[in-house]
Amino acid sequence: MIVAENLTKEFRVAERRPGLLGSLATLLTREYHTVRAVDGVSFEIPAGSKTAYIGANGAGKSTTVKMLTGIMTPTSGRCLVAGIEPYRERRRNARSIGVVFGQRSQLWWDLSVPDSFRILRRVYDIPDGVYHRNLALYRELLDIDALGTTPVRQLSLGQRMRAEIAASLLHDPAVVFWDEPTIGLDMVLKTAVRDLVNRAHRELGTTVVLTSHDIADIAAICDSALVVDHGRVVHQGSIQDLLRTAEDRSVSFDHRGGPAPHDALALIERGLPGVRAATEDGGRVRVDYPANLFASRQVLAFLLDHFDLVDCYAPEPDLEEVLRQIYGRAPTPVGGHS
Ligand SMILES: Nc1ncnc2c1ncn2[C@@H]1O[C@H](COP(=O)(O)OP(=O)(O)OP(=O)(O)O)[C@@H](O)[C@H]1O
Repeated sequence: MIVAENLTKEFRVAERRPGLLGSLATLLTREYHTVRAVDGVSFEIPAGSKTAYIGANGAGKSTTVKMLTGIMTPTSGRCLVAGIEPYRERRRNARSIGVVFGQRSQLWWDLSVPDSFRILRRVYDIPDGVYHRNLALYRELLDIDALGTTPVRQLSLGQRMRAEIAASLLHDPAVVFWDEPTIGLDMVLKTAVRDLVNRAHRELGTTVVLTSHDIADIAAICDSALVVDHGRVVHQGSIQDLLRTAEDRSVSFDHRGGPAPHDALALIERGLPGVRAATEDGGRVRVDYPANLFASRQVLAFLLDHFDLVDCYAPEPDLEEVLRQIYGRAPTPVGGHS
């Protein structure tokens, strides 16, 4: 279980003045302002869940993950990962977590990947069986042998990310924090990485906290979501609950006979003021309606009353669109902001 209680992180940032004279003045008279990157967030992530930690650029995700992994100390509030306060017991916490930060490396830059793995094996005291089982898996899914003995600093981004992902799982951690883990990976490797973490979750009960702007990663891996905006939690629940917050719904239908296409659209828009109706290929009609104006059953009842329906399709709301709507709204925090 991961718990955050009123977790806050502030940074003191030096004011910078523009231009050369401004730079000199900055050096002489330092003035500071405070950036509140994480603004009193509270949440609970159950053990064994796969949670997407989502938010717009600058929302405070990486800063939160840095506190959860012990890299940063909160300004106030606290967090616990499996009962440990990470920044107080960094070493103990490190044994039970695996970390991927897209922008930072946990590998040794001058060493090859196999050498880095040998060191990690010692650091984490990984039993032989676990080490060899995991290496076999990385050979199969990540083609890890292809990285050869090249020093990490000379690997391409995608090659390095394969090694970072493998390294984060090598010691069978109870929790993995993955921040943008599929940056630089091609589609085949993205799929392999998703399979790998899903397998760890299925077979070992690994808790997954994924920070990603890649909607496909989120959809393929996560069952729940924690959405932050301006440093605050604005949604916590299942991915399905998140999709239910979509402002718009749509339904498409094929019908027999009835009014001409133009009249059909006018009939719908007149009967259900506020919906938009349009024809699609093959005479199919698409109806888009705001969820706050109409319940789905009202729209379907109207369509059943007025058309001889042959078939009907109601696509799931689009996660990307739902997130766009949340990011565009004024923050309405949930989760105990004080
Ligand atoms: N070391 C730092 N010093 C000053 N400000 C910082 C520091 N680290 C982060 N910030 C600021 O804190 C805010 C949150 O940053 P953070 O990196 O946590 O966001 P994020 O949600 O991970 O963003 P992204 O999706 O772009 O990675 C931003 O306004 C950022 O500029």
